[in-house]
Amino acid sequence: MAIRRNKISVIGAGFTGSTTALMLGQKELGDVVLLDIPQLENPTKGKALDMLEASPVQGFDSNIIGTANYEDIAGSDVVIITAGIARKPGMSRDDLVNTNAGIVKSVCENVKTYAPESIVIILSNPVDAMTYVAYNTLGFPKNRVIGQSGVLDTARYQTFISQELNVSVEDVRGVVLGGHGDDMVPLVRYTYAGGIPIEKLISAERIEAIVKRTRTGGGEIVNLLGSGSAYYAPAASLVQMTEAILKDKKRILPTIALLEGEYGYDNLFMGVQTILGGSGIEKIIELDLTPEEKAALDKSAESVRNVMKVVTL
Ligand SMILES: NC(=O)C1=CN([C@@H]2O[C@H](COP(=O)(O)OP(=O)(O)OC[C@H]3O[C@@H](n4cnc5c(N)ncnc54)[C@H](O)[C@@H]3O)[C@@H](O)[C@H]2O)C=CC1
Ligand SMILES: O=C([O-])CC(=O)C(=O)O
Repeated sequence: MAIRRNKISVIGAGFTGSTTALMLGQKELGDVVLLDIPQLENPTKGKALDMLEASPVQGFDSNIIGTANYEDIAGSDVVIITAGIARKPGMSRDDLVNTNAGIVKSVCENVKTYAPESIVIILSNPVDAMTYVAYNTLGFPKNRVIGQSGVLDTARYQTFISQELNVSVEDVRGVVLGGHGDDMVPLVRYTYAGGIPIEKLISAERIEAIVKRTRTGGGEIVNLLGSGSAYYAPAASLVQMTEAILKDKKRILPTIALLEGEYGYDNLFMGVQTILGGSGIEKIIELDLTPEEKAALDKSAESVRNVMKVVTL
């Protein structure tokens, strides 16, 4: 029996898309198709070829191609959507909603036609609302339409905690729920370093500062870069989600899922704790929240709903 390699398509070959393509190849998660608009066909081909030419040096056997032709995504197991514009200093992610809704919609029409069996991960911002746009355009079951926010937000949170404690990032565990905006909800009560609750290790004031920095972590990078937004940690987050799916790892990771009653929310796309495996989102895990945590999540949900309302489907 011939064993077939996984196929992963990355739509949008900008900063996040091309970084993701390279990391996917380096981890040998499958063959990679990097797609951008026809006007950028040659630069996209050039980026992919350049990555491929790194493979003998680094010793990875993943084919990477660049294209502007959607026929090339046929048979993809996972499609990652990074197409769209990024914010500039002074903008919120929500300011991108109208432009990116049109882009995500047109991309998803092609994904529906050419990769109808794929599991789709959306990165384009404002990502909760863009996951909603993707779900509506694709018509795929909800387990196969997944937004990326929580892996990245949690990674930032864990980075800051490990710096505060001067301990390995590997020993810090936490979770961030809610929309991918400044009112996201890092759950302090569910955060541990080496199994020890962080509230026993870090003062309340310092925890508050870390929570605040996490919530504005995307903006911190936008301000430092001066143009465009983060791409290394976002790409790493997409790769971790893709790996969980392609290896059916059943990782417990926060992802943007369609909520149908969980936490009392209906018809809302927002970051929650999920089990990610070969079928995509296999389960939503509802955490017990204190009234204060639930109030914070309600506030975040309200912000997401306000953006979802202005989207034209
Ligand atoms: N959810 C998250 O955690 C994160 C979301 N983002 C978002 O991801 C998006 C991409 O960010 P970057 O890669 O930094 O931007 P970028 O500007 O470097 O790349 C975007 C690419 O999308 C392409 N594109 C535009 N319309 C397209 C279409 N119809 N079909 C195919 N490709 C198309 C552009 O030509 C460009 O190459 C932005 O909306 C950004 O806000 C970025 C980081 C984290
Ligand atoms: O901040 C942005 O615009 C990009 C993004 O979502 C992030 O880095 O979290």
